[in-house]
Amino acid sequence: MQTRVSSPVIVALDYDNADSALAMADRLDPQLCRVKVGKELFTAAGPQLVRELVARDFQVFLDLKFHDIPNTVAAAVRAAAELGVWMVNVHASGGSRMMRAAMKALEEFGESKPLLIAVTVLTSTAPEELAETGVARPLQDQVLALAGLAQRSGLDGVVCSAREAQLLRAASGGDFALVTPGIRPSGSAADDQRRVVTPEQALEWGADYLVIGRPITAAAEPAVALREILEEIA
Ligand SMILES: O=c1ccn([C@@H]2O[C@H](COP(=O)(O)O)[C@@H](O)[C@H]2O)c(=O)[nH]1
Repeated sequence: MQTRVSSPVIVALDYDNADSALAMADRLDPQLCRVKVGKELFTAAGPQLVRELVARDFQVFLDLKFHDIPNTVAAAVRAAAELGVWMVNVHASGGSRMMRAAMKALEEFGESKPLLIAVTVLTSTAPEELAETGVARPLQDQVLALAGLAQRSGLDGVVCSAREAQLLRAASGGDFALVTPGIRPSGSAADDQRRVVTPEQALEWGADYLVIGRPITAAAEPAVALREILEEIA
């Protein structure tokens, strides 16, 4: 049985090796945050690293953003569930048949099934950049449409910017998780993010979870940076 975590913060462990990721995890308290394993770390360190984080009592968000044919995505989320992760994701633009297949694959895990969420529009995408991907409508409309598709496909929530949280909360109701990267405490560099929001504002607008990487992991004292964020939002 894993520790219950009341904190909304998910720390992104974006490292190119297991030792660095585990060293950072050891500076964090699994009761004060969850952790996220993304494409860089998973490609470098593989499933064993995920198992080690789970064994350290962390709830793990496996952020591999699957986007493939339904059979492949269903098998991939099943493999993620077997690792004991708390949350896993796909791209909503993969479509409803793909998302439904992924949900179905998780049925066999019953109560211990991970949350399955879908990426809408990446937080690194600026509104003016969306058109170059072939999407002509405004960014908020695209986020709303993809979130609606994910919800109708039975998913547990979406990844979006907190800038869209109010709109999505109104459209989706309360029981749909809004997971928001692109979080920047005031005064922090935006880096490659384009739709950033402060932790406090994100929660006020209806975000459920705050994905935070560099503002914590690149801080001189990551545990202090996390604590300051938690105090700001308390
Ligand atoms: O739309 C998205 C989806 C995922 N991410 C991931 O979140 C973290 C953010 O890290 P920061 O250092 O706080 O920018 C990173 O792992 C991304 O891959 C996202 O930023 N936006």
